[in-house]
Amino acid sequence: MAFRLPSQMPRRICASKSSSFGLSQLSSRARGLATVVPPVTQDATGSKGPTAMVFMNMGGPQTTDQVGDFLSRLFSDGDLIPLGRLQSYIGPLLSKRRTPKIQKQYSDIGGGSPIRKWSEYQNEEMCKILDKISPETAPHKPYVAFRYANPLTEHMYQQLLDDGFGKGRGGRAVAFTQYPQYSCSTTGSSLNELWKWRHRLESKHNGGEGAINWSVIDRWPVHHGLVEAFAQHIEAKLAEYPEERRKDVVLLFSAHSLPMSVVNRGDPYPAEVAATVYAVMQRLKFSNPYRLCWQSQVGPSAWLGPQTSDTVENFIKKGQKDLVLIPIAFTSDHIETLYELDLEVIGESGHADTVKRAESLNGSPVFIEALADIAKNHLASGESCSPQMGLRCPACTSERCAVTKEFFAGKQAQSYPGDKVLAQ
Ligand SMILES: C=CC1=C(C)c2cc3[nH]c(cc4nc(cc5[nH]c(cc1n2)c(C)c5CCC(=O)O)C(CCC(=O)O)=C4C)c(C)c3C=C
Ligand code: FES
Ligand SMILES: [Fe+2]
Repeated sequence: MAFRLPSQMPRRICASKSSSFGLSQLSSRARGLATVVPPVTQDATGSKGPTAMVFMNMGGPQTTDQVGDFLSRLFSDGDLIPLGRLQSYIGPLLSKRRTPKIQKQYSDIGGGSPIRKWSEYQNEEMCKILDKISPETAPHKPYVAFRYANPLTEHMYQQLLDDGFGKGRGGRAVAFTQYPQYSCSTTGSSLNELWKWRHRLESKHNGGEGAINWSVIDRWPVHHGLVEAFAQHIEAKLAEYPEERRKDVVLLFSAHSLPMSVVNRGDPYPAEVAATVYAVMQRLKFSNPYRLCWQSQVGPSAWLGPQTSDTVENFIKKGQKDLVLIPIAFTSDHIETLYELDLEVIGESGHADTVKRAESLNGSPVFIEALADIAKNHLASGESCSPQMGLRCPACTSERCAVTKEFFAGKQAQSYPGDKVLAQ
């Protein structure tokens, strides 16, 4: 398939076009583009809202009873774990085998993942700030769309339609990824899922067009507010060490790893994670020595290293026992922080008094202000997504990625591939 360079793509949302033309006056190509144009009708206060702010993330089981369903959806996701045509057979087998182990881990961290609680809180608080700093797009309504747990993407989409965002000329919705760094296995998968449900619930019944005007915040790895929030949590943790040892504490940034097959496909995530780390270190004026390591690898294939657990072990063997772990690719707590880092890596290090972890961003007001700033800038920019969104990984062969990226990068898929591609 011919690929158009991002610079050639009509990424910019052009409000004046849709205000001076009726939709029927636009060419079919431009009608496609109109799916990412925000509605321009203003109320008496000058607001173009309401605007739906949709937080996308993977989600997690809220109780141990939900672990089976969570893993079953996760292992069925060909964007995360590609098993080809055997996906629907092998996926459930793998998830079933893994369920008891993971149930035990969730049980050990209090019975479930706190990701839903934090996502709903962060979004509600962000929307309150946005109503003040972006009155022209108010009111902002918070929605959460998880990939593998409730509220699932399809439930969120149905809720948007029930709330009237699909009526008439449609309302504006922003898909805001809660992964600061873009990976095709995380944000890419969530966007593919969003595109699928848009097709099934909206555009399939409407000649390929949906009324909801979507735009995407697809990555924000070096936003100054994100960097500031991380830096403050690191400084708070460093302050717990005696002053004479503080500057020699090693900062260990830890991110979820990727299989090497995904890295070699050209996934943007490793570079974006490294960018966040460097920006945080710049903000800290390189006060301490640091390394980036990678955690949570699953299965026997090769994954990006060094592994966080090995790194801690090796530093301790070398006599470096003052270590601060910083989860740099998650914005709230879940088993990777509460179980793997706290209970396994730190708990089993034999030095739980000197190996510590920086708090996750969770309810940090600085972080929530950052989310609002990112959203405000996006809403004001007229961009439907970042310039990076249109570019597929050099070794990508997924038709799902092709149609999703074409749609969200501002050029709606000309011919709808329909359920064949969606079922891939
Ligand atoms: C930036 C975050 C994440 C990336 C990148 C990522 C890639 C990735 N993950 C798997 C497989 C699994 N991940 C699992 C849990 C899990 N993963 C992330 C984040 C990223 N994953 C989080 C936050 C969680 C925990 C959710 C929670 O507790 O709320 C699991 C399930 C747990 C387990 O069985 O160990 C699997 C499996 C792959 C294969 C992958 C890259 C391709
Ligand atoms: S895997 Fe990266 S664009 Fe398809
Ligand atoms: Fe994962």
